[in-house]
Amino acid sequence: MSYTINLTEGIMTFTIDRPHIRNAINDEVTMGLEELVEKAQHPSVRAVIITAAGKQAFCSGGDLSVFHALRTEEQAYGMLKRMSEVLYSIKTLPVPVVAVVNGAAVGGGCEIATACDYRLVWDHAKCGFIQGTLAITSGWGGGTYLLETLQHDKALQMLSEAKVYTASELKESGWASAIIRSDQDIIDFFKSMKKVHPDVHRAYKEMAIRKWQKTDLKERVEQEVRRCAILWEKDAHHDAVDGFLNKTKK
Ligand SMILES: CC[C@H](C(=O)O)C(=O)SCCNC(=O)CCNC(=O)[C@H](O)C(C)(C)COP(=O)(O)OP(=O)(O)OC[C@H]1O[C@@H](n2cnc3c(N)ncnc32)[C@H](O)[C@@H]1OP(=O)(O)O
Repeated sequence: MSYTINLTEGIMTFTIDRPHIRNAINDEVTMGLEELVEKAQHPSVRAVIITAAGKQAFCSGGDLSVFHALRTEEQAYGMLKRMSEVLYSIKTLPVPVVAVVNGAAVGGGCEIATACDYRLVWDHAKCGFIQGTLAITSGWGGGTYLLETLQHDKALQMLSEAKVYTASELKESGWASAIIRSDQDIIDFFKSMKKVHPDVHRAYKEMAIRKWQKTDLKERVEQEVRRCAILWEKDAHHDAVDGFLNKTKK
């Protein structure tokens, strides 16, 4: 399996398990995230963690060896729409969602982490919205969520520069909730969370979800998906993906 889902002491952990391909997202992982959304509705779940196997990557975005077969706007829209719906469901889970960024989070990987409420970033991890290097925008909702999360100029810079940032830069910009230097740092984060009754955390998530519903977050994500699909069809995108795939074959 390309992922695991575990529940321990009320905390449900989803782990992407494709380290050989830097935990890139394929159809199986997408189905796993859909399964996570369903299982996380159980009342015994007080928080969700999304992380990945290994130390090299949290997630390198869409699996280009698979998704490069998507050539047209319509074909791209289908994949982008499905993942955008998964990430919106993750973002609006009724409990806190924590990305434990165990390594590089780039492209769609950065979008997944940005859909979470908190981002605990290991000090060696580098993250960035590198979609621009492939002549597309974010397309799973991550750009919309970043503009919700960061100060406007920081968000626009992170999206349009299409580069990777160090953990300390990510903490400075406000994207990283905390920098992780040991497993104890993660334990301490959840120890602090557990000092407050789960119902309080649920109540505050309800407040955030109400705000997102009132500000048409879902519709803003849909516009992002459609815009990305338009760019996906263009030669500039396909040429950039071919360049990446040929580079790694050398
Ligand atoms: C809307 C979201 C959008 C989408 O696709 O839907 C995107 O996510 S666009 C962005 C797509 N992702 C990328 O462009 C990232 C590509 N990967 C990298 O930049 C690097 O692999 C990195 C920084 C994640 C890790 O670098 P490192 O040097 O540690 O590893 P390698 O580059 O040598 O990669 C090892 C191995 O994995 C393959 N690989 C890595 N990422 C992907 C990917 N996203 N899709 C397919 N394959 C990937 C890479 O080709 C290497 O394969 P190998 O056969 O071992 O040469």
